Amino acid sequence: MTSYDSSSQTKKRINVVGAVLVDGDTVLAAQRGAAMSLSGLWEFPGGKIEPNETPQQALRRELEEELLCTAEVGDHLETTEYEYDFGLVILSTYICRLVEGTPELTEHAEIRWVPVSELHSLDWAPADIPAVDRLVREHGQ
Ligand SMILES: Nc1nc2c([nH]c(=O)n2[C@H]2C[C@H](O)[C@@H](COP(=O)(O)OP(=O)(O)OP(=O)(O)O)O2)c(=O)[nH]1
Repeated sequence: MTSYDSSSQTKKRINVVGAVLVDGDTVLAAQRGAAMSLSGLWEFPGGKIEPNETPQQALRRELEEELLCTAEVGDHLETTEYEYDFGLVILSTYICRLVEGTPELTEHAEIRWVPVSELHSLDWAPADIPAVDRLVREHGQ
């Protein structure tokens, strides 16, 4: 019988999209709630891509569900992979802008507009760090 170890080759692959919602020089950060995995860590709102969805469709759906608002999805920022104990998260982030509504708290512990230059003050989910680093490097002056 073949046995499998827990290396990234055998881990569940989880395709996730995150919205870098921009308003002026601030970005919306969301803190994961107590009932969520990675509880207490900060992330970009979004979630898992469902079968037959494009990343853009998944992002618009997640923002409607999670923040009760409508956004337009713009440029791709980063795609990063991070191996958590529950699986390999492949996170793609996109620059987004609100077109209707104001983000409302539903399932997160907190949402906050944060100046790009202060993004490093939050405790981000590990998969998000490359995107955060890039935002601060390119837009945090
Ligand atoms: N939405 C989102 N998820 C992220 C980010 N960074 C990161 O590691 N993740 C992880 C957390 C989750 O394991 C997964 C996204 O799933 P999800 O947003 O649908 O979370 P969920 O509450 O349904 O997940 P779960 O607690 O049921 O495992 O990707 C991020 O910036 N945004």
